[in-house]
Amino acid sequence: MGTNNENEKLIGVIDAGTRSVQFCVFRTTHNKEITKHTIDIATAVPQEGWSEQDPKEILDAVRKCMAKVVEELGEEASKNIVTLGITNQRETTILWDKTTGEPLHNAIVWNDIRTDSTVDRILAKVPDQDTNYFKNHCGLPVSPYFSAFKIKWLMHYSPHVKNACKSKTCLFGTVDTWILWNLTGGINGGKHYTDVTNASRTFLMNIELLNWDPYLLNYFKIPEEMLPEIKSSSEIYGYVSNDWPLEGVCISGILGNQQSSLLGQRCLKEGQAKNTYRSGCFLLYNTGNQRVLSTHGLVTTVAYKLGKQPPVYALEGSVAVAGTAIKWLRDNMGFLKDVSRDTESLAKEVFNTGDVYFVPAFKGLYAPYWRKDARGIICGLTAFSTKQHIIRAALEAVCFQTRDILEAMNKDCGIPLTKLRVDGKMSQNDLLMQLQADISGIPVIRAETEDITALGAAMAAGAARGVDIWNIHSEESELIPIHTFLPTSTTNERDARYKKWKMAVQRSLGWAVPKKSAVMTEERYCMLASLPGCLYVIISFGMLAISEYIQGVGSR
Ligand SMILES: Nc1ncnc2c1ncn2[C@@H]1O[C@H](COP(=O)(O)OP(=O)(O)O)[C@@H](O)[C@H]1O
Ligand SMILES: O=P(O)(O)OC[C@H](O)CO
Repeated sequence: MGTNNENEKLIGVIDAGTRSVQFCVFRTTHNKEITKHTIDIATAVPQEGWSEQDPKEILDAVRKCMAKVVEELGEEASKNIVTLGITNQRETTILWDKTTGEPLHNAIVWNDIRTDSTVDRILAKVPDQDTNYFKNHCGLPVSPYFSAFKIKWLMHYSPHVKNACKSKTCLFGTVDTWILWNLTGGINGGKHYTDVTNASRTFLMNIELLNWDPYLLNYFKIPEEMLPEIKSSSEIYGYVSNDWPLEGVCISGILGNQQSSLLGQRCLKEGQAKNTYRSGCFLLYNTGNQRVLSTHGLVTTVAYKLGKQPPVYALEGSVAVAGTAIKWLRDNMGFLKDVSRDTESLAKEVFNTGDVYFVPAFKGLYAPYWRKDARGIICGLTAFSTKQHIIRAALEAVCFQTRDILEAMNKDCGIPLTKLRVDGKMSQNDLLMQLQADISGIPVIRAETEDITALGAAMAAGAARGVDIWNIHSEESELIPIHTFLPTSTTNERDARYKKWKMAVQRSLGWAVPKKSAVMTEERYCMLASLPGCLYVIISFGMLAISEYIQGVGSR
């Protein structure tokens, strides 16, 4: 590895995703990284529907990845890294104490649904229980997905957070902020900033003014002093402190990972869109400087803001479960051994799904339905159905969910999308991409550069004022190698199948009824949080047994 030109300027990117953290190094104006190191991050599931990560493990992985890349590049070449970018899983919520630097709780991950009952309580108070009630303020529907609900939960249920709030030492951050604060000095003057793209996912930022919205802060009773300052996506935020590798290098680009891949895909013009297929699936459509407030279940979000230039907005369709369904078929059903090696070959052993439909609403459905009461179903099974049919149906589910979003986008924007740019690990599956073209009826254009997400943050970091080593709008930086998948189905065929998908979705709705035990679960957590491990397990099981007994009696 190493670089050919020892004086060439390089950009490092910390890409902190849900599954892993990686540090990638890019040459300026080149689309391919020259080296990277990746470390997986553990996710704990303390209870059904919950999802937590250790903020210190994330930091530790960042440190190790940076150190490894510096070691591989060699000291001389590493000096060519002139700036750093950060891109991250969004909405994931971390609270820590600014005097000790210690997290006050595990990070609550974006797809955690513990705040279901908090959401219900909020909805019960708004006219017609309208999930879009706050959309004019923040562009988002009421959903456990967004950070404000997670902050609220922590402020209510974590004794450590409560105390830190009382003593005004509690800080909030999404993963970008947590990394930046630590990288720039932590308790010794760390920068407590976030960028507009991450802030736009908290439910607390005013989507027009790009500041913390006083009405929402008051509604959630979240004090502004615990929130980071909102910055653009491309400016110098600070410098790496002396206890990290690459000491003294500036940090000049921050973007949530879906916005970062929009930039990496060069969707810089109004009307361009990309879809990223990973654990979840996220379709972003550039709406230029205009904020389009969706009336069809999409989210209004900031796509990017380059320094002092006006913000660029996007409409987003988020799908909670994409690759996760394949992992579930591997881990829980034992249908396959290796996700990347077996999925495509097994799905290709059958010519179609045999009329099987799989709605993987494991934690409800996100866009465009926003139904947290939906649960997963596999329907249309016959004695003829095999695991191959079900695997293929899981792939098709991703394509149908994408079509749901495309239909909503076409309605909101008025001009149908004529092609779809795609990326993400799951997009390496050729069959999935062909099914996507066939189900949506438009060409699917896959970026053959693996780390498109990190590339976006490299571009933002390199373009920052004072760094000035990447011209985002230059023709030279347009050349991403691509592979195109063209639709082979007729309109009638795809519409008939899509109709069936909609029937399957209908059957998945309303399955999860609010349980008394859901509220008990939160309280049980609060009470048990301070107990030693073994006592926790014994009491936990005891309470579970009692609550199940009570439910059993109730349902007789
Ligand atoms: N060839 C493949 N076919 C189908 N799904 C795949 C394939 N390769 C990876 N996946 C799925 O894609 C996801 C991997 O995404 P990854 O980029 O590691 O990101 P994330 O941080 O979102 O987990 C996993 O859920 C995995 O099941
Ligand atoms: O799971 P990731 O890392 O693809 O990212 C998740 C999204 O940012 C959630 O909004």
